[in-house]
Amino acid sequence: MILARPGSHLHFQEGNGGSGTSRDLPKATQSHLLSVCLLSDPAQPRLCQQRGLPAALSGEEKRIYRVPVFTAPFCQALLEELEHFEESDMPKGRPNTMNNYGVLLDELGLDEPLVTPLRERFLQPLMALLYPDCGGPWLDSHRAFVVKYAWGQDRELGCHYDNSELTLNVALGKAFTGGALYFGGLFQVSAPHGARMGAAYLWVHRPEPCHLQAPAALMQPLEVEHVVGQGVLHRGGQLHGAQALGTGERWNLVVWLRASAVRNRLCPMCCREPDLVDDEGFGDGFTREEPPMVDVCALT
Ligand SMILES: O=C(O)CCC(=O)C(=O)O
Ligand SMILES: [Fe+2]
Repeated sequence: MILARPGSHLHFQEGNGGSGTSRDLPKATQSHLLSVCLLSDPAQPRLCQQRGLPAALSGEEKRIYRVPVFTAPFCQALLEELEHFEESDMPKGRPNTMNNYGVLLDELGLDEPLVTPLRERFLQPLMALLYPDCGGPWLDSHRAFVVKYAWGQDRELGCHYDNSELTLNVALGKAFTGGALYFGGLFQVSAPHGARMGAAYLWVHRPEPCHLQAPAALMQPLEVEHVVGQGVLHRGGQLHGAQALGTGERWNLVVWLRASAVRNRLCPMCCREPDLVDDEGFGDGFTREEPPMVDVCALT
């Protein structure tokens, strides 16, 4: 699936469980590839659940899942690449308004070769099955970044919701203690127009992810430990944060997955129909929807 070549070019390589490339992968990853193939088949959802992938981390209401994503050698190679980039004098932006340390995958040049195929070939079928009501079937862009926690840098992350319809968070390493993720309830009240597809979110006007002061929805948080190479899937509106790092360094790849079909109607950050300005790349995941074409000839 994903291979790191010496020389540190990282890319996504499609595998189908029967191709030559999959011979090099550890067994667990091969069976995972097969499972993902099954998950992408809408006729087979029950079979997939019987096979136990991905593992639900919570009861039905939180809908948080764990899923294997990268092999340990790939995580190691990616970490090395991230550190080279960090040490370089290349221009660097912050991953988001909450994290001060980390890397934007776009700036590293890994958005197109790694994250887009990961979204299109791996996450899309899985998310369509797990979150059909939250944009899962319509994911069409992302913002991907690595967050880094270390002593003297960021150590924890306050409770927030993401600027995403759905989120993948993969632990890359290194060795560390603490830093577990915690999840509360869904950030939701009624949407202003009641026209939103999927979950509705709290009515606030904030352009970026919002830190919250100990909301009641966090009374009984679900704690999720990191497992290197494994990803946690959750809805963007699921309140969450990261506990303080104890020792070591923690690096996680976070992919905010976006579905323009959902957010064009109701921005998940401000709960309004968004006012759009043109941007480069994926921007914030919105698209301009052209009015439907009318065939004038057909009217005459
Ligand atoms: O620290 C983490 O792994 C969580 C990061 C996160 O929730 C985010 O960046 O949206
Ligand atoms: Fe987050």
